[in-house]
Parts: sequence; structure tokens; C-alpha cells
Amino acid sequence: MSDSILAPTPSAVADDRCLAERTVAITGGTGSFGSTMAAHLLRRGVGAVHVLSRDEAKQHDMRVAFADERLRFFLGDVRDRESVAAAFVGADHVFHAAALKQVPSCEFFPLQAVQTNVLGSHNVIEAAHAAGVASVVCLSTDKAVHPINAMGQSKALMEKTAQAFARQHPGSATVVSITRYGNVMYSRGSVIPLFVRQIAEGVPMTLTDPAMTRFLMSLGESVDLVEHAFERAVPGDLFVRKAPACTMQTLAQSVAALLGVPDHPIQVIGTRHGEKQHETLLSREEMTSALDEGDYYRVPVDARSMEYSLYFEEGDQGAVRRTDYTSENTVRMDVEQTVELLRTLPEFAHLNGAAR
Ligand SMILES: O=c1ccn([C@@H]2O[C@H](COP(=O)(O)OP(=O)(O)O[C@H]3O[C@H](CO)[C@H](O)[C@H](O)[C@H]3O)[C@@H](O)[C@H]2O)c(=O)[nH]1
Repeated sequence: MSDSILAPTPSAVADDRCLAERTVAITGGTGSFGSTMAAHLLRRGVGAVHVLSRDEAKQHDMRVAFADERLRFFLGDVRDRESVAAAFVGADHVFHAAALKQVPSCEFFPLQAVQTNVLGSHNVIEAAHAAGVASVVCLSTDKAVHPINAMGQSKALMEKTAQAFARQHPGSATVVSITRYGNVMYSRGSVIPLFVRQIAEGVPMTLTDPAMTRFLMSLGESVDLVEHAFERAVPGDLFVRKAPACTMQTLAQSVAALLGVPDHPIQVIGTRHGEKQHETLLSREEMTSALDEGDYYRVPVDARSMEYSLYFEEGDQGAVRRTDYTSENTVRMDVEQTVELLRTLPEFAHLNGAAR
């Protein structure tokens, strides 16, 4: 499907993808991804970064920490189209990171997940289209593939919303694409900082399932992925970055080894509600049309939308030969490799030079 009739070739759109002097809006701009991306863009010489977010305190902190006049702050919510439109005035590009992304909260309040992740994303795409924005990259998650929880299900619908826009607006100047990534190491509230805290407090590390696996990615790699999509996407493209994985047993042992307490006790607590044993970055159907771009896979949008016969009458022989791309069958790291990977994180930088 790479020669989709909808899609200009990457080289045809590449001129639009210049960042110097451009204005980039980031929804969820004060979050971990948003603020890392903002810093990256400022280093790249953008003209302005519009930060859209709900939390005035975080905006204040970011304004003080960055002290850069090219940053402009917009209080608002992706649920409120007017506030989104205000942040997109003059924007050339949009990175859409705003989301409800905690599995338990989305599970308890699924309609809140729909409002932010689905309808909010629709607002972002429509507002970008109306403002003549050249490109929108929507951030998704591996939990959107074969989703079993409301967070993943709402993100899957966000993906469909983005792809439907690409199909329905073949002539639009706005290129909408999607990136999907797995667990970001050391992100707020995630398992690595939890293990570190448990070790510091002298209590056992709580392990859900020793055999459970997760893709591991750094925040910097998630920025690279979004930039890769930004530079190369044709409408409706979905990108993932190839990533290694490890078991939770390996991860716990690696954090303990890195902190110099390899025998720190581990307590197995069992799988949490709404949690899979292994995550999937690309389904086998997506793998069938995925293009290998070195460190990345690109999955062109399935442009068959209006031809119902292609959905219901013609099968796809390719799919039977492929398998999902999962945290179970990707490159599997052992403790030594995981320790080396963890060592590259800024949060563990102070340990470098210490005894290995
Ligand atoms: O006490 C714990 C807590 C978690 N885990 C395990 O550690 C892994 C990672 O758990 P996290 O809570 O760090 O991350 P999740 O996979 O649950 O989800 C996270 O990553 C997602 C991306 O896939 C989303 O970003 C989501 O918001 C974010 O919470 C899982 O296998 C989990 O079972 C433990 O072993 N012990």
C-alpha cells in the first residue's frame, strides 16, 4: 500500500518538514515527552514552541526552567476545540502528546478516556486542518494493539480517527501520522523508579510476573521516533521504533545490580488488573504491509476505506505468513545487557564510573 493514491511521496513533502524558524505546537507540552521535545526543538532552532496544557503550575515551572522567549504557553484542554485552535494560530507543525495514559484511571473512567484520547484527538486534527498546519504527529502506545484495557482501546480509536482523516481528506495540506511506542524507561510513576525507591527504603521489589515482558525505550528515543515520523510521514502513516525487551525478573535484577545490591529481595505480587503478559507494537496484519526503515517500521494507511468489497470479499494472503511484533519475540536482553542500557539513562548517570 506504499503507493497509496492518497499519499504524496516523502520527497515531495520533505520541504515542508523543515524546523528552523518554524512554529511547533505541542499538546500535553508540559509532560515528560512534551518538555523533552520542547527542549529538543529549541536546540534545533525553531522559531517558537506553543505549549498547550491544562496545568498552570507546570507551565510556570517550565517557563522558569527554560527561560526562553520562544516558548509560549496556552492554557487549555484538547477537549475544548477553541482552546486548541488558539494554541494552533500560526503553527506549522503539531505534536499531539496530550492523553490520559494511566491504565487504572482509564479503566475506572472509560468515558474520560474517550473524551480526551478520542474526541480530544479529533479536535486536535480538525483544528490543525482548519489552521492550515502542515503536519500533525499523534502519539500512541503499544497498548493500542489488541487492546484489553480502556487506555489502549481509546488510543486505538485515536489511531483510527487519525487514519480516517487521512483517507477522507486526500487533498488536505495537513499530513496526519501516528507513532506508537512502548514503555519509556524511568517515566513518572513507572516500574523502574518504583524499584529504585523500594531498594532505597529497604523493602522488597514488588514483581507482578517474573516472565512478563516489556519493550524498553528511552525518552530520547521516543523523541527520535516522533521526529522520524515528522520528517517522513505521508498521510495516515504509522511508525514504530524497533526496540529490545526484557522480562520483569531481568529488569528487577538489573536495577538491583546497577545499584550495587544484586541480592535485594523480590516479592511476586501477581498481574495487575488490565495488564497483558506481553505487549505488541505491530499486529501481524500491520507487519504484512510494514516497510522496514532500519531502526523503524512504517505502516502505510490501508486506503481501501470506501471499497467494501475489498474488506469483505478479498482476503489477504500475506497476513498468514507473518506474526505480531511483540515484546516476547523481539530482541531479548539479559541482565548484563539491561544493566548497560539502564546505565545510559540520565537518572543513573551518577553511577557511571562507579564499580561495574
Ligand atoms: O510493582 C510493580 C509494578 C509494575 N510491574 C511491571 O512492570 C512493567 C511495567 O509497568 P509500568 O507500570 O511501568 O508500565 P505499564 O506497562 O503498566 O504502562 C506504562 O507504559 C505504557 C506504555 O506501554 C503507558 O505509557 C502507561 O501509561 C504506563 O503506565 C509491567 O510488566 C508491570 O507488570 C512490576 O513488576 N511491579
